[in-house]
Amino acid sequence: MKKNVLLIGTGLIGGSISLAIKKVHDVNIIGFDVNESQLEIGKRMKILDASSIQLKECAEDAHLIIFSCPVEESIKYIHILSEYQLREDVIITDVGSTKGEIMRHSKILTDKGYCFIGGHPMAGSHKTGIESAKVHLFENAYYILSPNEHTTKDQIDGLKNWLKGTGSHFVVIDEKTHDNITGVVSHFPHLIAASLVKQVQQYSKIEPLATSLAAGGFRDITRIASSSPKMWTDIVIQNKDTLLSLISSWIEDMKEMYHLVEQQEHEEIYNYFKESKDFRDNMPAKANGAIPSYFDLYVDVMDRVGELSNITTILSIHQVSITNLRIIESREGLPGVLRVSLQTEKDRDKAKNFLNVNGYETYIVN
Ligand SMILES: NC(=O)C1=CN([C@@H]2O[C@H](COP(=O)(O)OP(=O)(O)OC[C@H]3O[C@@H](n4cnc5c(N)ncnc54)[C@H](O)[C@@H]3O)[C@@H](O)[C@H]2O)C=CC1
Ligand SMILES: O=C(O)C(=O)Cc1ccc(O)cc1
Repeated sequence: MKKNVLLIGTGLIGGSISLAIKKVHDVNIIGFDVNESQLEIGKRMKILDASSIQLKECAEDAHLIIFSCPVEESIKYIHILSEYQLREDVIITDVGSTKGEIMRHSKILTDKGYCFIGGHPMAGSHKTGIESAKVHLFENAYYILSPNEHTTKDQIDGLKNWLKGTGSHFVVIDEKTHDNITGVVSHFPHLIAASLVKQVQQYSKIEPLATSLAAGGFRDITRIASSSPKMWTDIVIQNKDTLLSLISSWIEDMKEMYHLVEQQEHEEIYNYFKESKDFRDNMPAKANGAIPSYFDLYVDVMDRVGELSNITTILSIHQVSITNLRIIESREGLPGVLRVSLQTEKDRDKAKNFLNVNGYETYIVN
């Protein structure tokens, strides 16, 4: 008998987790979502095996339940699930970008003897929807797990086993540490990106040319401002304390900068940029830090005869040498994904460029 996995929220992250689970487990993945079209697309793309509007029935049959909806919604489902008769051996987890509130509410489940382990795959995109789901989205990324005082090692190992197809590095940390760190490296930068975009929006009312001039580098550095507004509203609401503290220290920092600019303090302004540059230049260039010594490019490929040789020919004509080639997802009649590993970042950029010119869609997962 196949085991059942229930996904509550079947968007970018839910869909990508589903593909990663399917890669190594022969399971029945059932989607539940308020947006019916996501369920239809998910089934058509074979990311979901079924969908349901009967939450109770599916939850009570599930061996694994994953909340992959916006974080405020996950909390509502924790309380709904606590009214059901779930399987004794069920593992319940989430993929939310915040952990404190989720862990606090999940007590209602653990008090009933159910296993809840908070989760957060630290990779993703500003895109939304199951149509953007990728099997390799979390490959080599950190995947945070937050257990509670009742969680056993077997339960953590059980969840890691369910999620091993993600190819992530699992890190176990408590919810407070999680929210503090993600506040600094992810949540606060999202606020700033949105605020920079709003500044250009305001200024463009006075000088419309600003919008056109913002199209290049400015657009790149504010990419994350194109993320889901609902998802980010929920994150900001839940990580309130961390964000309030970061906002106030940023205000102090900007006040100091205001003063330096006003007083034309060349040396101190220089030092501000220099310290920032030195710290950034010493950060690991790749998200997975020390591990790979090669650079991966993901290419969407159709299930067509000659597709692989076409790609290798394009690269060899342009003298880009390939370190490794792996089909990481191939389903009959559907687009698959090819991972092309290259020796240097420069080679990867060249490969990306030549493949794009020849009509292939490519991705770099950082
Ligand atoms: N986008 C990213 O890069 C990352 C997101 N996350 C977390 O993953 C979760 C999902 O985000 P995405 O997949 O990116 O968003 P998404 O917008 O692609 O998908 C969210 C899905 O949840 C559904 N949904 C909304 N309210 C619902 C409800 N009440 N009941 C059932 N379904 C509901 C939506 O219809 C949608 O299909 C969020 O909690 C987010 O914090 C975690 C890591 C990375
Ligand atoms: O678009 C991007 O690069 C992101 O910032 C992706 C992301 C969003 C939310 C998370 O909790 C983790 C990663």
